[in-house]
Amino acid sequence: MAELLRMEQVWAGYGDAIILEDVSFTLAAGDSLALLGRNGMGKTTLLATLMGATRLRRGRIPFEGRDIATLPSHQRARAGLGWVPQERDIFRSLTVEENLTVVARPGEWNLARVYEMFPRLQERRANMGNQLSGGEQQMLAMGRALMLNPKVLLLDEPLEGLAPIIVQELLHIIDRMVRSGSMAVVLVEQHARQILPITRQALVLERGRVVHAGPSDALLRDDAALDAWLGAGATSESNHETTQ
Ligand SMILES: Nc1ncnc2c1ncn2[C@@H]1O[C@H](COP(=O)(O)OP(=O)(O)OP(=O)(O)O)[C@@H](O)[C@H]1O
Repeated sequence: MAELLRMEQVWAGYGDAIILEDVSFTLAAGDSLALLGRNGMGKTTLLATLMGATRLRRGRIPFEGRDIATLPSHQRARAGLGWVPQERDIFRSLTVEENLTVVARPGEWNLARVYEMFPRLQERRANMGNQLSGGEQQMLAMGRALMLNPKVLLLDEPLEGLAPIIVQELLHIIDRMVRSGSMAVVLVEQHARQILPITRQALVLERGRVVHAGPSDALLRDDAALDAWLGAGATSESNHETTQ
């Protein structure tokens, strides 16, 4: 597979604090990566560093052969990095459809395809952002990112706080997105067992360092490794809080 994005010996953090230490990984076009680790281990910081929202101390981030490590966030977005942050930042005073169309960029993902992927959004097309359930907000945040037609989609804990039935629906959708091969996906999650089956490779962070990198299917079968690095959360199937 052709390389699309790489982190090369990256050290980064906030202010004087260094959170990521010597992090490297490679992502091919259409590839999928599960980014795993317990609370506070640096997963969000890694996504933020890809987007240019942290202080980079050392390292390179080649994207399609060009080092983007010093580019401002908006230029990285324009170059093809799409970020769906944990806070699901949707426009609450716009309708679902306006939320989607306001960010649209040309490409294979358009309104029809997003609605086909998320039938619930089509049903709610005239609802305002602030009238959506948590699961629908997450779908809208993902739909918006798709409308940007990114080359890499960064999803930060998209399953967090959602009812088990919505988690299953979203996992199915993410699986379809990954299989479509139209973009590479980096998926941050604490509940490893739910996303290892739908990703190709996995990276485990512990205190800002990579402690494991390898194929997702092998890690899924390795209970001892999952226990050691991810603890109880990794082995339970449905310990998401339900706020629906
Ligand atoms: N804006 C910030 N300023 C300073 N420190 C931060 C900031 N954001 C995160 N940190 C610190 O960086 C470390 C890693 O946090 P990060 O959010 O990347 O972890 P995480 O693995 O994504 O955890 P979670 O699953 O809780 O989101 C933590 O010690 C956290 O306190």
